Amino acid sequence: MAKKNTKAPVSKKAAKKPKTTKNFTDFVLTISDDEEGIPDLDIDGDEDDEKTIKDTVTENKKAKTKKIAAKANKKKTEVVKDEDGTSLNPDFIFSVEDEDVVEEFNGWDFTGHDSGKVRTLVDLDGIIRRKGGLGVVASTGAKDDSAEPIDENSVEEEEDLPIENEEEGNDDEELALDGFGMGANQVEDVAVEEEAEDDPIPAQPEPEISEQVEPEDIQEPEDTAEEVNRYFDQTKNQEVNKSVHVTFQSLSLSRPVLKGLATLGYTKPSPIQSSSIPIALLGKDIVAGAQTGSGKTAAYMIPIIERLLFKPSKISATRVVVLTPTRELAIQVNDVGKKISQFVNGIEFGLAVGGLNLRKQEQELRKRPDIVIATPGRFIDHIRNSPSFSVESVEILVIDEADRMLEDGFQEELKEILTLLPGKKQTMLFSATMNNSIKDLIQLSLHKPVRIMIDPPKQAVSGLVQEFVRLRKNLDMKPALLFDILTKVNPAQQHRIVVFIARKMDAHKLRIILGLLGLKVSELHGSLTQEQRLKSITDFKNLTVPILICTDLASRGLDIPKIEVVINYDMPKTYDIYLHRVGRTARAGREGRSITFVSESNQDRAIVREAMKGIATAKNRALGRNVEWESIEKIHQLIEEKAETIGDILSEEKEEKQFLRAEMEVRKGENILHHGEEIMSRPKRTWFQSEADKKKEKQKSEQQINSKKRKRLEAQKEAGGESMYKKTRDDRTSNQKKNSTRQPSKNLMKKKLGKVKSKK
Ligand SMILES: Nc1ncnc2c1ncn2[C@@H]1O[C@H](COP(=O)(O)OP(=O)(O)OP(=O)(O)O)[C@@H](O)[C@H]1O
Repeated sequence: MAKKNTKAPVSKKAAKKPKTTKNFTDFVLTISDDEEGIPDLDIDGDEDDEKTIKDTVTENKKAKTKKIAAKANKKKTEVVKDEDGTSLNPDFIFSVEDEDVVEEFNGWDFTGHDSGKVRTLVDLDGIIRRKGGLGVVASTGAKDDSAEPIDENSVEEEEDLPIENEEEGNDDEELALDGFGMGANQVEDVAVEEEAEDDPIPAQPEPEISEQVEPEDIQEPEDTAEEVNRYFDQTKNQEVNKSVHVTFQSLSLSRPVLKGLATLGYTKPSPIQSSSIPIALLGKDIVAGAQTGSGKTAAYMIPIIERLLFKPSKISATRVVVLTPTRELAIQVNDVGKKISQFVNGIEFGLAVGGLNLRKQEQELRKRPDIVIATPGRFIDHIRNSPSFSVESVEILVIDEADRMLEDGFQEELKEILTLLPGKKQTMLFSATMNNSIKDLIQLSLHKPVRIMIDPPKQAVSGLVQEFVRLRKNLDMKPALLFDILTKVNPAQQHRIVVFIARKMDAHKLRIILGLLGLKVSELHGSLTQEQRLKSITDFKNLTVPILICTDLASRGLDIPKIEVVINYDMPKTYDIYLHRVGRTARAGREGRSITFVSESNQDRAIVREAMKGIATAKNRALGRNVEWESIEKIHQLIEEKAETIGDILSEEKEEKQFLRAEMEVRKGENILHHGEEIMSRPKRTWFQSEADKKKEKQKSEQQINSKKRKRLEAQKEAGGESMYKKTRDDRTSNQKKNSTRQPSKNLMKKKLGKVKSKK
């Protein structure tokens, strides 16, 4: 099937010409460093090309002149402020110099991906308004809080406090299921020394061995030299370590790609891009890790586009699959790819993402787009049920957020996908955090990958200031505390703030509480429809709503420009998730702030301890945040008084939902009446896993992970590891044991791996 070219004019000759890396490199070397904008690499003298390049250079010149004029007025200070006054770190590798081309980047596009269903949504803000909310923001009347440096030496050891049982509820699937139930855990009301209440110093306790503690807390051993040799290809190390590419031109990229990058304002490759692109262009398998916001998406997308460009296919075929754990991330990656390849001739993208219109996707996939960005469940669904969609030509597989994809809920699907894709392909794994399960995946489906680890593991990005608020007996005042902080750090409501919370229902309630106090807030979690989810992100991106309350659904990958502050209302379950969450700010060399509420639970304290360890070697800082509890108390009273109104809003919302559901049923009935024959004649879809299957899988993996952890603990004890920890499993309180309802699984892969090995 011939592909339509809807892209900007680029010479057909240039696109078809078999450009070897060698002669392309030769050509690039002749270009002076002083060339403006994108170099004219038109070697065939095509007029169309000339015009395009001239236009670009003129545009670039204009942009540059504007930029220089603006910059001329600025004093060269240590911290540079960009157009909206946000701080940029001038030393950062992404920083753009005066002579470079920059275009205003307004973030990725999440619009235009509707579910295809006509649905009216309940107008919650309307209900809140009717109940007297969303008016003038209530005032705490308190002065601004200050943050003070943490003196590590003054942190005394804490006694462990009992934790109540986790209440019933369903967290988002995207949460790692390790059974802590962080948000649900309540510290019992215990007597604490009076003067400690405003103590700005978060506790730094010794971590404690617990059956439910994630491997992060038990610390996965570093890869030994023997392991590195066994799993990874070491021959490319020199190339990886060199990281000499200070321009995209020296990476021998083709002109349309360079032009796409320039349009995005990318002038220099980030370290992960500089290291990964040459290796990926060789077709090697890769396992790559670099901090949040360091440009990993482009690090895999650029070589993918290059490879497709240099090896064009005569017939339409899906040759690349990118898997992501969330729909929003898939949509974003899709947009990154489209923007980078906007000047490339005829590369088509397709989405295979849950929650969006199935039929529309089927039609798209029928055309066999070159690159398909997918979430695992929907991808399998399409392979099984979409006629004409085939994955037999897939040559490249990228697993973004690879460690997450090996966790519960995705593991079985990933295994299935690996069996459906051709065995011979290039596989690239990317994430800001990696764990030992990756090794199982390497053995299962990678061929001696090259290991590219850019930053020291387990460190938050530099440019991030991490603040901690210690909560002792005041957990019920968290909503008031949140309100207080939100109004202080963002009095004019001009900045973007993300609030992470453990439970969907709590996120929803908080939105109502804050709405009643006058704050405009969006929510983002798995209980919303896909339209609501995308609307929340778009409103937040456009600053129509400056505060986004979300679950860990949004903790990984989401790249929304200029998020100033990330608030961890509930501590995440693992330090890795903490890193991903706080990584929503301070991206691409910017500065940012995180504010984390720390309860007395061992898990909360263990994560603070990990964060503090990371700070010792990074440029970033940790601060304890002072809280004036008197003013918080007043807000708390105000919220308490609104308890009945909150209940009324929830019931009204429920009624409206029921009404809408009834309407939908009527529409469904009408549809069947009118189009019954056609609907019934459609072939029945088959499913890889039913909900019941998924539940069973989860239970099985819970048992497996428990026994795995037990073995690991025993091994650590035998190796003298117990001295590292303050307490043993037996010392745990009975309440902690109760919190074992949800646990992760990471070793189902092993089973399959066993089979693979025995086959060998
Ligand atoms: N070479 C570059 N120059 C300037 N900006 C860049 C460059 N590469 C990427 N960026 C920008 O940096 C930001 C972060 O990139 P990206 O989302 O790919 O990070 P990431 O490493 O995947 O983060 P995470 O681990 O959170 O998923 C994006 O806004 C992107 O546009």
